[in-house]
This record gives sequence, C-alpha cells and structure tokens, in this order.
Amino acid sequence: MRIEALEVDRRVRDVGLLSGVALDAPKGSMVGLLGPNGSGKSTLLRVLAGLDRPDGGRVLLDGADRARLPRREVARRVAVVTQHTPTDADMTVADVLQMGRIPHRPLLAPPGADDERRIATALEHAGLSGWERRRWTSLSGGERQRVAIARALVGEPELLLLDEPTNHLDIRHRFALLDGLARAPITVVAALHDLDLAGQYCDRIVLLAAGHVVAAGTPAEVLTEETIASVFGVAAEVVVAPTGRVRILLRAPD
Ligand SMILES: Nc1ncnc2c1ncn2[C@@H]1O[C@H](COP(=O)(O)OP(=O)(O)OP(=O)(O)O)[C@@H](O)[C@H]1O
Repeated sequence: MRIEALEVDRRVRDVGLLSGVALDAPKGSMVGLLGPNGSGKSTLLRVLAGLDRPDGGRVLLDGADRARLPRREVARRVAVVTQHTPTDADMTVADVLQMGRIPHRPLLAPPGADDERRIATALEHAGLSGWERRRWTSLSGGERQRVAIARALVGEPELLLLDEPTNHLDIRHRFALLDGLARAPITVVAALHDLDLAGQYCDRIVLLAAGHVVAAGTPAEVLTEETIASVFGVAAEVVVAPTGRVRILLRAPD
C-alpha cells in the first residue's frame, strides 16, 4: 500500500506542531522519519495512523483520502506501533497477539486454529517461539517491543507505522527487525533515531526539524555531513557504498 501526506498541518491550541509536511511512501518501501527530539516525528506518525486528525492537508492510502475509508478496512490493512505499550492488563503474550487478529475475524467470532497458527509464526519471526503463555507484565522492555511488533505483523498489514521500533532492542534484534521489515512486501514508515541504521535500511528518508520537512530523498541525498551538522549539531563521517547504503560514524564533540 502507498501512503502519502499532502501539505499536512497539525496544531494544538494554536501552536503549530507540523506545517506543510509532505511524505510519499510507495508500496513496499521503507521510509525513515528522522529529526531531533521534538521535531514532530511522533506527531506525524499519529496523523498518518489516523490517531489524530490533520488540521490541514490530507493523508492518502493508495490514492484515497484515509478520512473517508471505512475504519474496519483501514484496521485490516494498516498496523501501528506507538511508544505506548499495547496493554497494561495482565494478559498472556498469546492474548496480546490475538488483539492483532481481531480486524480479520467476523464481529464477536472467537479465535480459530488459523489465528493460533499465525500467532505461532509471528512469535517465531520475533525470535520468541513458544512464548504464548508468558505473562505480558513479566516481559523485559525489549521483549515487549518485539511482542508489540509481532502483534502488528500478525494482522498481515499492507502498511506498518512504527514509532522508534528499535529503542529497546539490543543490536542483534535491531538488525533482525530492520532486515525482516526491509525484505517483507510491506510498506513501512518508521520514526528512528539511529542515523546509521536508517542509512543502511531505508529506501527514503524524511528529515524533520521544528515541524517542517528540511530534507527528503534517498539516504545518500539526505544524510550528508552538512545536513547532519546543521540539523543535529553533530559532526559525522558519511560513507556511501556502491549499493547506495549509507554508513554514518558520529564523532563525539572535542
Ligand atoms: N498535545 C500537545 N500539546 C502541546 N505540544 C505538543 C503536544 N504533543 C506534542 N507536542 C509538542 O510537539 C513537538 C513535537 O513532538 P513529537 O512527539 O512529535 O516529537 P518527536 O520528533 O517524536 O520527538 P522525540 O524524538 O523526542 O520522540 C514537541 O515540541 C512536543 O512538545
């Protein structure tokens, strides 16, 4: 599924959080939302996810205004993982993943064997095989993050919106997650803080600062030493591989 943001504005009590933001994530692409703290990444993801309404502009899903699409259809096709955990309740991991299957069942229908098979597969991909009966409340931060992403994927979405999906993950699981997402035929829009990971895995990058898009394009176009210095105030060494992947070495201030 393709998602586009056209001239999106978002205001809260007359304070502009987003202003004229444009984004285009073609079907199957992985788009990274980058920017300093408070630049508007989460705000934009919430608007893309339909959790907040834009005060101006539009969000299109495969060319159709998302505000006019039936909610259940959007819930079946689009999954969102915010920074808030999916539940505070004392549920099992299997219960949490069953929440991701709800839009795929007739209303009030109980889970079936097919749901259970899909849950087992999603847990296997998350490296959590056999964790169905573990209590959600007993999981570590990184384990919860992997379960939250597995819950999103178990609904087999065409579009996945992720807010800092790697912030609790160890380095091996960061690579495993981004590698899996880059290979999957899903469109992904993810807010990320790790410029080096974004440079290696994203097809396109949208760089925000103070609610505006300051640069958008391929990692090699956006993640230049000049742009990193001016937007983040950090010196970096950027190496672009022949594959187009970008490696970024950040330098500690003297
Ligand atoms: N409900 C609100 N009322 C007032 N200001 C808000 C509200 N929600 C967000 N903001 C402000 O909007 C700006 C953008 O916030 P947002 O959470 O989108 O930033 P971010 O880029 O995701 O930041 P971070 O990297 O710290 O997660 C911040 O300055 C934040 O304080």
